[in-house]
Amino acid sequence: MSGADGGNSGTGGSGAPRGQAGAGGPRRAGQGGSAGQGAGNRRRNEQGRERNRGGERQFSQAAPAQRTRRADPARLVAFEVLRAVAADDAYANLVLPGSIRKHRLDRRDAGFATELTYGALRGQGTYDAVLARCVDRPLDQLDPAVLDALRIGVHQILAMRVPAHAALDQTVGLVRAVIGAGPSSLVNAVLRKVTARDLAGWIIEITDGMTDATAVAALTHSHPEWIVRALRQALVAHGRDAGEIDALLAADNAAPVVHLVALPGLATLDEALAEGAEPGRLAEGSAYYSGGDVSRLPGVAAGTVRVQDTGSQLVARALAAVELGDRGTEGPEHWLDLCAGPGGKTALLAAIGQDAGVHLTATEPVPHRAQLVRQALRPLPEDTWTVRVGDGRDVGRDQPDHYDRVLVDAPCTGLGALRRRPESRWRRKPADLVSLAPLQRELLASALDAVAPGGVVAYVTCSPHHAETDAVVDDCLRKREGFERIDAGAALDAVSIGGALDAGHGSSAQLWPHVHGTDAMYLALIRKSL
Ligand SMILES: C[S@@+](CC[C@H](N)C(=O)[O-])C[C@H]1O[C@@H](n2cnc3c(N)ncnc32)[C@H](O)[C@@H]1O
Repeated sequence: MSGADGGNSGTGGSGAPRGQAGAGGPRRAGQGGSAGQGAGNRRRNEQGRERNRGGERQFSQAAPAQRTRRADPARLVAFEVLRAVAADDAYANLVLPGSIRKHRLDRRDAGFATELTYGALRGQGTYDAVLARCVDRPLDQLDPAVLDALRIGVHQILAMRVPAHAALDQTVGLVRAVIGAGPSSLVNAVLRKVTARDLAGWIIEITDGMTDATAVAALTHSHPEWIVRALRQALVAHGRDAGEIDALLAADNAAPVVHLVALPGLATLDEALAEGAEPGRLAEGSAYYSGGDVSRLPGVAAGTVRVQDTGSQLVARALAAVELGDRGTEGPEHWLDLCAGPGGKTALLAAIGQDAGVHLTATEPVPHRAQLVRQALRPLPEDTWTVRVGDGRDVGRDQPDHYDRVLVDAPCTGLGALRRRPESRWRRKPADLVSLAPLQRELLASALDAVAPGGVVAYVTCSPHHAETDAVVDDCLRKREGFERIDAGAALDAVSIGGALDAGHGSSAQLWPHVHGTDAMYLALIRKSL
């Protein structure tokens, strides 16, 4: 687990004498637990973390049935989201904002709920191994709701600066309020066992005697073993050292900073910077923001300042800037975004191209995602773009040799963006690579047909996996003549601040979370010469 999730300080307590938390008999609802409600809330810092006030670890001496009966709203939000993810296949980042609104969390509690939710989801692999040592039966025999509550408790105890007694009392209170008194005793007993070690101690315990490095890395950094193996192979395939795997896995567990982009010609970042954003270090017109609710920033509501990973910004800028071959015409360029939804790169491309009179066409087969693309393009003049609901695989046949620059941001496993999609690592399966492979090849083939002579296709994935990156490009080009690969590493350097990303390998380029602080975006650039 990454230190960015906050290390457990290993101590806890409010500074009050041992046993005081439970003194005075049962608390009434609303009277407040020893932390987390009332005074506990006020101890949360700007990131929503509860501060440990030092002193020795203390637990309430009251029986669970006598303790907090109300669920702390921030923990309730985390629990609701984990339940929706597990029971309804929901996406945490889509459910969380609504749950925060429903429970009217203030900024600090929203930060706490976000860290708790994402941390418990990311850390699930490690936490379940810890829980397996503390529960007297296989975890799959537990009520799934109880297991989710336990994960929430473990994340607070092992990876947040929540005093152990507060984590325990509040998690037991949550279980009592939303599941029942019976399970709350079990949760109390299990979480007490968890407090016996800190995270480092537990990792030594759960990996003790293991000799397989992949299995150890998987448990230590909470990833499925097949993903550890795939990412290690991807590092090597893209010219890096396999020994970087621990740093890469740790980067997946760090709470990612929000990256912003100001659409060129439509906004600047001045006001965001005045609100505490920091200038981006890699891409022009970018910034990093860790001040909470991004929708409060000027420009975000208007859609002229957008949340977008720097890696996505760089690949879009590289396609827009790369030199074309002989087009045989001087007129304005036509650009195509073949897989556009929800429209992040579409908006940036359209904004970059507007001064030069570029017309951008965006294709997306899923109607509600096409609608998101239209929304993303709304700040731009309507005569500069067209959104089509349709299958990108048809465009090459319908409009051969037509577009000057084509982006294929292909549907992929997203193995390069695990830090932003906390549940995704547990959902993805190796079979996804197999099922996506034909679509990726057909979309790139369509783009190669649709690009005009002299024009350039960018093939992009938010995955570094060889099967959906170089293997796709190599397969498609093997069957064709009249195309050349352009040095994608140099093209990224040309649009980056400092110009020394060191992302190139062969003619393709690969960005990495642990090296560049971006999602692991892959870029290949292919020019049509005939
Ligand atoms: C990786 S996402 C694109 C992200 C987008 N470029 C952005 O920056 O916001 C891939 C998109 O491809 C779409 N897609 C899936 N099948 C497609 C097809 N046959 N033709 C075109 N797009 C497709 C998906 O619906 C999804 O919206």
